[in-house]
Amino acid sequence: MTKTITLFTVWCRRTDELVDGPNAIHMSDAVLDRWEERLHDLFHGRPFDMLDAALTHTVQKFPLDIKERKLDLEFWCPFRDMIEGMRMDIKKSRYENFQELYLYCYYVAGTVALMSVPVMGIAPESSSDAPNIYNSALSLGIGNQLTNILRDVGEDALRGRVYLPQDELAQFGLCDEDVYSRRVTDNWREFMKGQIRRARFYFNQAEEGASKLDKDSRWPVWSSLLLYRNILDAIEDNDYDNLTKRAYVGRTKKLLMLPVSYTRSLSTSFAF
Ligand SMILES: CC(C)=CCC/C(C)=C/CC/C(C)=C/CC/C(C)=C/COP(=O)(O)OP(=O)(O)O
Repeated sequence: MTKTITLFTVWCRRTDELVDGPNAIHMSDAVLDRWEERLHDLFHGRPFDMLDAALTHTVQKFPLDIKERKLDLEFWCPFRDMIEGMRMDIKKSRYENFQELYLYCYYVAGTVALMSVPVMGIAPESSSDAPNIYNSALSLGIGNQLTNILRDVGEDALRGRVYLPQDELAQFGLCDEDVYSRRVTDNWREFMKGQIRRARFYFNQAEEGASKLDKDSRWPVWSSLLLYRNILDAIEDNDYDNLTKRAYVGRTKKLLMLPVSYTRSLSTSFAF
């Protein structure tokens, strides 16, 4: 499983490579069209390179729902949706409200969660709970991405990007200029408290599902859940200064968290 997840992650990380890597290609619709074409080919057993071949192997080896997943009566393909997220990132640098931001988070992180569940596996005694487990996974992806956004507000602003709901900023008398000015005011702190509360809500929703995965998958998932949740604590510890400081979880804290996540991973949850 570790090997598959690694290859998988490498395939997904290609997005970072395209934009930021040493051989960065200017991200354009044409590049993404080609990527989508390759996805179609590899799904049909015609991979273009080694990484694509690894993914062809993965989608053939794991249950069909790794390619397509039924959510809210619609079929979604997380791989194609991830590419859609990259398209969104080209076109958009502002999000009017949380609904728009949620969709972005689904595209770039929720998709990874949906792809991961069939690889990680669901515990046999929880198989009838699959839809709820997928929803929990989605929540973990959303919680992770929201946390990432909150941690990186200052960095993103330097690149002209504000991944925060504009209407909620306005409710606290804030706008883009306040983000660019990098001044942490009381209004900013109050605004941030609400954003952190929301991210924690998604982590809480993820907990049930994490305990219903296959036994071997629970520890890594619990570890990532607790680690990312700790980033939110670190933002609070920085007195909500995510404009000039990067919230960071130290190595000791990370190590101390491992036995905690191990203990959490031992408990099985039987009800949603
Ligand atoms: C809870 C259940 C039932 C299953 C688990 C399902 C999983 C594995 C969910 C996690 C999905 C995931 C890994 C989403 C992406 C998270 C994310 C925001 C990664 C950050 O990527 P970068 O932006 O490269 O981060 P850094 O800047 O920290 O490197």
